[in-house]
Amino acid sequence: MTDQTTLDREIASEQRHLDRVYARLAELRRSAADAEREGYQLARVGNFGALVERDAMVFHAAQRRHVLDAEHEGLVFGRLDLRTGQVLHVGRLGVRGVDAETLVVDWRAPAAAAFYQATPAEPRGVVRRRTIQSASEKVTRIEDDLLDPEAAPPEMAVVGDGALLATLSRATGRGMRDIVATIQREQDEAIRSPGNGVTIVSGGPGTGKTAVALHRAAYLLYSDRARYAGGGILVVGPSGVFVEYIASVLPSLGEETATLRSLGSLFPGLSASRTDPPDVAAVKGSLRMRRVLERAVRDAVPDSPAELRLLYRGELLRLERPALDAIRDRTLARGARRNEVRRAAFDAVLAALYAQARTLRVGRLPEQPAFEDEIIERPEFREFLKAWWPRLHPRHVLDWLARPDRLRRYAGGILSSAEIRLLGQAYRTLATDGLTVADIALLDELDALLGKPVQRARPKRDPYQLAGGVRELSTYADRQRAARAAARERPADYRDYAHVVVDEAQDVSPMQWRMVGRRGRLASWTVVGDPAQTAWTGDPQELDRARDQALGRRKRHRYELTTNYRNSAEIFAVAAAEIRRLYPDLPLPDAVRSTGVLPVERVVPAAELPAATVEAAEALLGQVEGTVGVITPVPRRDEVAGWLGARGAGRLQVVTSLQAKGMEYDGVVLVAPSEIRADPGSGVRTLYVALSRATQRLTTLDPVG
Ligand SMILES: Nc1ncnc2c1ncn2[C@@H]1O[C@H](COP(=O)(O)OP(=O)(O)OP(=O)(O)O)[C@@H](O)[C@H]1O
Repeated sequence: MTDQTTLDREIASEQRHLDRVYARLAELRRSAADAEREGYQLARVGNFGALVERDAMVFHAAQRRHVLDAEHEGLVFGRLDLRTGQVLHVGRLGVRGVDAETLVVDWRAPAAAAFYQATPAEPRGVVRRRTIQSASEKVTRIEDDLLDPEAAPPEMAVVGDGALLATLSRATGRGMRDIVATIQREQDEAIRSPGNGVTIVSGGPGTGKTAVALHRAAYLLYSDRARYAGGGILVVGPSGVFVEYIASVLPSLGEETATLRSLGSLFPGLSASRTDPPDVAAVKGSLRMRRVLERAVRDAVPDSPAELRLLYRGELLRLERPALDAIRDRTLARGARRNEVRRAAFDAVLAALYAQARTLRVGRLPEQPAFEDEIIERPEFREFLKAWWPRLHPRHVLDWLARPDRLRRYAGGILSSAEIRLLGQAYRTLATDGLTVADIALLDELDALLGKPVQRARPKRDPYQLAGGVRELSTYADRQRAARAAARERPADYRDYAHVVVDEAQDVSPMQWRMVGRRGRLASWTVVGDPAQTAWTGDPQELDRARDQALGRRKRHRYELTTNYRNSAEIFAVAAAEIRRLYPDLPLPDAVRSTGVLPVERVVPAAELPAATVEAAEALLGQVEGTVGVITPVPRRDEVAGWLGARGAGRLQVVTSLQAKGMEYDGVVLVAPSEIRADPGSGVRTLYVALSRATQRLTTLDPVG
């Protein structure tokens, strides 16, 4: 126990430092405004020297503005007292004083690494580590860890009982929080993993994989901004609900340039949130679908003209279906992409017509080029071409799979007849129900197979190039601005990301790995996931193959996280018992926080399930401060949402067991867990995910009868 006087004294001492930091920020704010004004005046002088000087001034002004614009709240959150007697304050950004002395070290700087990595067993020169909480420029709380008692001077105070537990007990908000003040050592090692190659982070539920992935993105942007902000960082998550949940973490760390996408929204202009049942998802996600789609893109367009008939100088020129099919097959030989070879197909038709005209000895037949010019002008010929070889959007070809005869032709000998039946049933309602998440990867594949219509190439714009063509500016501030502009200006189907982060990687199907891989051919990668949570029921080896292909031969750096920070120990015990049914020996993380509150497991008559769900949700809304998630089997979501109506005023969310991936709530009502478990392929693993979403309270409601 720390006595109040010591605590007050220590808080007052930190407050003095905080006051200095914020006073310095206010000063910087004033001088930034002045410098910018002067900078622009210099620019009016217009000679080269003045421009260089302006460059320097605007650089400083913008750099300061960057500091000032970034998260003001909780700016300083840590302090290290080193063996050498030196004191370092760690914060969201680096701040220097008037004499260039360090007031705050950026959390991503090498000097700050000890804040996260020092332990009593390996103190790394740190005697005391202090975590500082503040609100509106006032220190509210401090928590110390004494790491090297022998080196501590007698007057050194140690207060609080650990920042981590204090943080973990806070209520969950709608969005995920950054964990910058309490990153743990094993997490920090993964965050600071080398920028090259592939960093693979695995660990059980709640071990901070998502948090690590996002802080790593912020770390990379800090360590090599030109590369990562310029090329871009893509963060891929499983669902729209999840992407919304994590969207605020990077901005809270002062980083706005990363692109966040769900697997259902990676294809430009389309978006899907509906999920397929696991057996259908296994077919749509299999690499064999590539071969099915290859056949589809070579097929004739439905209802395309059966023949071409043209009256030319009194003779009927005629190409019948077999001739047209032969031209199509020839044009599409050797991997030619349909939308890119339209011109070649048209030329082949014209050549065939000319050959026929010669055979028929058409009178006064001109040379071939003149003949072709004449035919091309004919409206009926143009109509024919449009109908026979239209420019195809991937969606057109996907729709062809909804025709049973076509599906059988494309998939015969590649998929089993049971799989073809499944796919046929799934696509029967494509027109009315719309796309599913798994379809998006198929559309991306079709896009690659069809190719883009040939267009005149436009030269790429260099984001650092000024309007006048001079590559003049290369300061930090300009690069920062240029990177933001580049992020805004990236085309919708941008693919040259410098880094790709894949979260919940265990649920990325082989076909989805191909889609994600296309966006990171030049990238380094961070891949985080937990195989025990996968909903994938297809061939596991195929999955490994597809992932390895997407990640290429880049060097792998592997990290394992072992502590569950989300669930209370009582809740995780229930989830752990579930996964043990399937994997009795699976190493599971330790849940560090015990609340003494046991999960409630209720069995209710089916007819009472709606009332019981409403009652349980209302009870949890009263018991926890933060969010409540109601997790349902996939087919029940809308029904359950109907029972709950508008309850919860923004604190309550109804999600399916698949949408619950990666999510976190203070309280969870899990509806009909046995129905989730009943899926023979991935039921237990999906239920394990659902059971491990709650931080404080869990109620399961199983209907009977
Ligand atoms: N070092 C930490 N300090 C404070 N909170 C932490 C820390 N590490 C993780 N957390 C919190 O624990 C919770 C779980 O983290 P996260 O969602 O990143 O885990 P995960 O491994 O991705 O989980 P899952 O696999 O179950 O989706 C989050 O609320 C996160 O903020």
